[in-house]
Amino acid sequence: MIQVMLSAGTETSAGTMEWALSLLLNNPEALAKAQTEIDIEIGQSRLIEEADFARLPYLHGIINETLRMYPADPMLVPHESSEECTVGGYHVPRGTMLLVNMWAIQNNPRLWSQPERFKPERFLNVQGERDGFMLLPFGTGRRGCPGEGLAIRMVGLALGSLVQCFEWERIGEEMVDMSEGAGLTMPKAHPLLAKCRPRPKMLALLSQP
Ligand code: HEM
Repeated sequence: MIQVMLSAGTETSAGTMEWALSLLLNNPEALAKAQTEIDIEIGQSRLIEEADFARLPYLHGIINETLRMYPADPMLVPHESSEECTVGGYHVPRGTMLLVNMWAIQNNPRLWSQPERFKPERFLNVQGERDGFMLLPFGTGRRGCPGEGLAIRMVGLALGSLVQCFEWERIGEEMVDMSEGAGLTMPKAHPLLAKCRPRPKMLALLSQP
């Protein structure tokens, strides 16, 4: 059980953070907006906490948009129909292996405007992540990801703290390479390299013993 949770939960969550930071480095205006939101809602006297998430819709939008563009499990997990059924007009015999291409749904231009563009704002007015089943990076139903709540909190806290405490820059003029490598969890082809330094306004908090 512990082994399953570790193997299903580590690469997926770490990969999502790496894609999110890569997207922010290529979209510095989004990084600035996230920092401003955190500065206004939390300030500099303490680190971001789980209870703050409800007041950080832009940070949540960044995480949703990252999971939309770079889902850590793009084809979900293979499912098998336990009974004969009809889905969307298609007859599915019992015992059929079903694969869901979630990446294709989440990047379909008929469902999303400019799906190739990183726009965390697109989630600001959405009523719930499951709106229309267009965004399902954790799958859904009985065999959906049991770690969803933990993953959103972990990624939110880690990414939020990195954004709150540090200035981030690309290592050169070139954009961060967003190519995908081989692997089940959609890893980056080239690990992210970035420059960071503590934000001057956070030095007092970061220097505390
Ligand atoms: C960003 C992070 C994560 C993503 C994107 C993700 C995504 C997914 C997806 C798409 C599935 C298959 C759902 C389906 O086929 O309907 C899944 C299954 C699963 N996930 Fe996650 N996951 C993440 C983090 C975690 C974490 C942190 C844990 C546990 C600590 C975890 C544990 C599991 C387990 C045990 C399953 C298999 C469930 C089953 O077969 O019934 N995942 N995950």
